[in-house]
Amino acid sequence: MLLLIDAGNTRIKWALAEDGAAPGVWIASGAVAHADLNHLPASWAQHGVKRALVSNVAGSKLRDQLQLMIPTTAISWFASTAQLAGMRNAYRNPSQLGCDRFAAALGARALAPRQALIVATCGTATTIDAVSADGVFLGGMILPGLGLMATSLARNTAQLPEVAPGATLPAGFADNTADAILSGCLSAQAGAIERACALHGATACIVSGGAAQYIGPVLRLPIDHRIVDNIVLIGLHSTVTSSPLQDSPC
Ligand SMILES: Nc1ncnc2c1ncn2[C@@H]1O[C@H](COP(=O)(O)OP(=O)(O)O)[C@@H](O)[C@H]1O
Ligand SMILES: CC(C)(COP(=O)(O)O)[C@@H](O)C(=O)NCCC(=O)O
Ligand SMILES: [K+]
Repeated sequence: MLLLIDAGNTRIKWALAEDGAAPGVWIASGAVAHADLNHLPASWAQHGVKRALVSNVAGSKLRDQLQLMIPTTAISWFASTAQLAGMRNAYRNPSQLGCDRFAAALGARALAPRQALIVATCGTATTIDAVSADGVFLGGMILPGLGLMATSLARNTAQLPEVAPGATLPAGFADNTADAILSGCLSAQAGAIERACALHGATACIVSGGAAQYIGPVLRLPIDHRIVDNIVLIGLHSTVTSSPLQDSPC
């Protein structure tokens, strides 16, 4: 059994895959906030985990905690490299690219091969990256995620409240504070994705991450666009099915 982990700055997402399973075909999966990390070992016990592949962008302390919890010593820490699984990484310093972004790009390409792709991962930060039809990771954008945008307004102003991301956005211009904040933050997120798609001449766009459920429905795009759960885990899984596991620090 293979354990896949996407450790982000807000939550740890994981999935368990049987040997030889196609990318995204999992027998179990879940997500926990950092504060609930201790719940993870119980989810993984009794599954006979033989190896683990981990993307971690949340720092060395979390890496050390995960290392102690993962029920195998065969752990591969995924890293961004100049070339992997048919994708070339055009980041100036390939290892500087967040390994979750590289994994998400690989996942998007596995789901939509030979497309000019935009992959947006809407988590703590929102990352919006471009992959060419011939498999070059071109680079992208990093902006505060939806939750961070809303929280920063509430924390740094006297009169603005914290708004719940799940609230329904009314059509047209907002006539009250909560809707105006929601409209502004969602428009910033969706606008950046739409702008990236136009800049790249994208033929497909994949939106993932904890806030995708709010941002995805707001997008106005003339191309194939879809919300995909756990694109980082799909990308990690795709590297195992197409090439041997890499073992290098993230
Ligand atoms: N149940 C949830 N718990 C935490 N964040 C959530 C949840 N549902 C949606 N979100 C939104 O998703 C974001 C976290 O998404 P996630 O993809 O897990 O981020 P990361 O990869 O940075 O850990 C939060 O900032 C918040 O806006
Ligand atoms: C941009 C990120 C913070 C996103 O992290 P997340 O929101 O998924 O927790 C992460 O990919 C990262 O730390 N990247 C390193 C810098 C870069 O990609 O250029
Ligand atoms: K992200």
